[in-house]
Amino acid sequence: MEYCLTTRALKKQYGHFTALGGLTMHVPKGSIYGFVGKNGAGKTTLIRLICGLQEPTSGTYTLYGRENTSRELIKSRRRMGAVVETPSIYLDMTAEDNLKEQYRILGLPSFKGIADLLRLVGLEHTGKKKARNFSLGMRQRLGIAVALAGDPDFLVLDEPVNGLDPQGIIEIRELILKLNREHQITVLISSHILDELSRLATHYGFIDNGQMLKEISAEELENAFRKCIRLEVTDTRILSRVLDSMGQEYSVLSDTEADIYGQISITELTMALVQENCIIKAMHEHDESLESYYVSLVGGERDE
Ligand SMILES: Nc1ncnc2c1ncn2[C@@H]1O[C@H](COP(=O)(O)OP(=O)(O)OP(=O)(O)O)[C@@H](O)[C@H]1O
Repeated sequence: MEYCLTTRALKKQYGHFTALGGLTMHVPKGSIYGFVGKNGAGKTTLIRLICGLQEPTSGTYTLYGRENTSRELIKSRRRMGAVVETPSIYLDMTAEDNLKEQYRILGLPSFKGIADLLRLVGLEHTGKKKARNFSLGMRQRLGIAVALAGDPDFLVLDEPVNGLDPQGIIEIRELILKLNREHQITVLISSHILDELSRLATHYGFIDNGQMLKEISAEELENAFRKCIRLEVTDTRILSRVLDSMGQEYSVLSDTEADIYGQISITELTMALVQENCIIKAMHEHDESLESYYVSLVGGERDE
């Protein structure tokens, strides 16, 4: 697999405090990588390091094939845009003027592309309105537009939907999906809003106390936590026999409990079990989600 970012044993100390304790991560090209962790886990620290806002204490990272110690790293950084903490926008300027300013900062030869960028983030009708009078969602989208100036193919967003209302969240979600699917931009999103991430992410990295606990693709997560029917019966040995004869996939949890995967005719199963003197005592759909996976990794307490 090709990666646009990898980190190896990346460490960041603030005095005696270890914010990142040797983090290793892999962001595949083309992915939407959900970087998950509770407050203080070290997400923003990692983002600050890869954006070059701070230097690691030790360890390395590689951006588009160039290690952080390379003199040419700047070339890889040009392929990257980021919104770290709050969007870097001028509140006393219009959306268009903010983008013009960013184009100047990047030394881009013309303002060509600004109208397209404004349209892409849904701010083409904001005219003379200053960013100061934008909603939080509009400011966030303008921040993303500023990060997209220079046409990056890797976008880093630190908690992009924090504080947004439901409409604002949907707009950012649709924008991220569009950037990824139609413009082939790899997106790294840090967040602790798991429900929202699960609608976007193709890959996850779970961080806690400055350590990567697990990296997993959305597909692997889905397979690990498939929907199933959990049955409680009088005897799972009989249930196993019946399910085997039906060619059904299942896993036995105890003498009385089992999970059944895939489509199943409940009537057929019930009738077969009755014939074998096995009674169904309870049955319910069991759905493991990103949230339960996270809790199983990190432990009970969440810090919202
Ligand atoms: N400049 C700094 N000096 C000292 N400690 C810091 C500094 N920056 C961050 N920290 C500490 O490092 C830890 C990780 O912070 P970081 O901002 O990376 O967390 P986070 O996962 O992004 O959390 P949040 O969701 O709250 O932003 C925190 O305990 C924080 O207090």
